[in-house]
Amino acid sequence: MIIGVPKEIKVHEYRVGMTPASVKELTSAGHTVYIEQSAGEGIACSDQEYIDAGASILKTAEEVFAIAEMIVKVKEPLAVERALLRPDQLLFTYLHLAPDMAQTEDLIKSKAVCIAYETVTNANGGLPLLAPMSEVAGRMSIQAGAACLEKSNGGVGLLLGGVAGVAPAKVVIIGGGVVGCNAAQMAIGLGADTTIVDNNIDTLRKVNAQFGSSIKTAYSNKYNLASLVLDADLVIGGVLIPGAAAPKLVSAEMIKNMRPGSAVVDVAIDQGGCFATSKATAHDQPTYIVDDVVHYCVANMPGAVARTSAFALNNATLPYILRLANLGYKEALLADAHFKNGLNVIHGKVTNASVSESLNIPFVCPDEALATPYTAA
Ligand SMILES: NC(=O)C1=CN([C@@H]2O[C@H](COP(=O)(O)OP(=O)(O)OC[C@H]3O[C@@H](n4cnc5c(N)ncnc54)[C@H](O)[C@@H]3O)[C@@H](O)[C@H]2O)C=CC1
Ligand SMILES: CC(=O)C(=O)O
Ligand SMILES: [Mg+2]
Repeated sequence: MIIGVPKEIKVHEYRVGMTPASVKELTSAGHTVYIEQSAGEGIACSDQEYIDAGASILKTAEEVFAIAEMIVKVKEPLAVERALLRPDQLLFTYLHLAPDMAQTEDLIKSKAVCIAYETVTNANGGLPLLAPMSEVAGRMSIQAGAACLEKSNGGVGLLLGGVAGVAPAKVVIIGGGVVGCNAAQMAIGLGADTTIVDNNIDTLRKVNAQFGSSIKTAYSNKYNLASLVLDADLVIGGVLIPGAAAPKLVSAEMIKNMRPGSAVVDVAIDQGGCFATSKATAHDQPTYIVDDVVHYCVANMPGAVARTSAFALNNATLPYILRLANLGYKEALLADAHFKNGLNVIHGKVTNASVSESLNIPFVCPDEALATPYTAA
């Protein structure tokens, strides 16, 4: 198969879809890989390293999209990239379609085959291609939140861990999954007073077993959320209903009633965010203030630690990229129901039930869509 990796163009997005090590695996298996010039610059991998791994370098994204049968990326394609997609071309990347009508409409129009990392599942009920970036973003959320609490950034002027004789800050983490547990690990490590809130009791049991007496847990309901958020210095939003828009668990009223100078970090912003006052920001201007509460809502947090993130992402995505390249998308997806859950849009049809419901677009069963041979209209 011919595989193309364009340079990411989202603001301050430095990750890249494939590392030289991944390229080497694909070229060793007989595939052809084209990399856009300097695509690996942001993770300190030179064009020469890609060439040594067997790739060829192309000057522009247009050339990469034109030649490749499969495009491997990190972030959702922006409008200029969507315009380059061809019917039946395979796109493998994060998409986060539920809160994004414009992107979904363009992908439908493109008639491309669009597989989203974040909706691929595994037998343990996990999201294997989201997990590595959730680990990174969860850990970063505490660094970001700590900075938001600093005076010069609009915060009240609190050190998360306090010092002898001064109480630590109160951190409330909504969602006890991968983001939540990684955030908790950092918050506890810094000495913060840390609580995880989740609506799954088994998840709360696991959190309890993992962190013992260094964490408090609470069941997620309106009553508990209202009292915990009001008393928090820093709230991390890390909830997920796979594929769907994030539930707005914290209302504008609750934000208004928080103490001035407190902070919220909405990691779930890529699915639309779980605070009513959230709007997506980028790394060049990551925060804004609503009712004296500092908001950090960067939708591609791992992009800031691009080298760690690109390597972690490739560790997870490479086996799937290889299967798509070796078998073609039809056989690869039909052979694995969990991989098939990644299929969001194919030949103009939406095949993810949550995306279809969130955007009110008709749903087509993936098996039916895959069984229909593609013919150019
Ligand atoms: N902004 C960024 O750069 C990044 C954002 N993310 C996003 O972070 C979010 C969380 O991802 P993961 O931790 O991997 O998901 P996960 O599936 O591991 O955890 C989500 C947790 O939310 C809980 N949850 C669902 N509804 C809830 C409710 N009403 N109240 C409390 N808890 C609830 C679930 O029970 C689950 O434990 C996702 O939207 C993901 O896309 C992930 C990586 C990077
Ligand atoms: C998960 C995601 O959206 C990211 O890593 O940017
Ligand atoms: Mg207030």
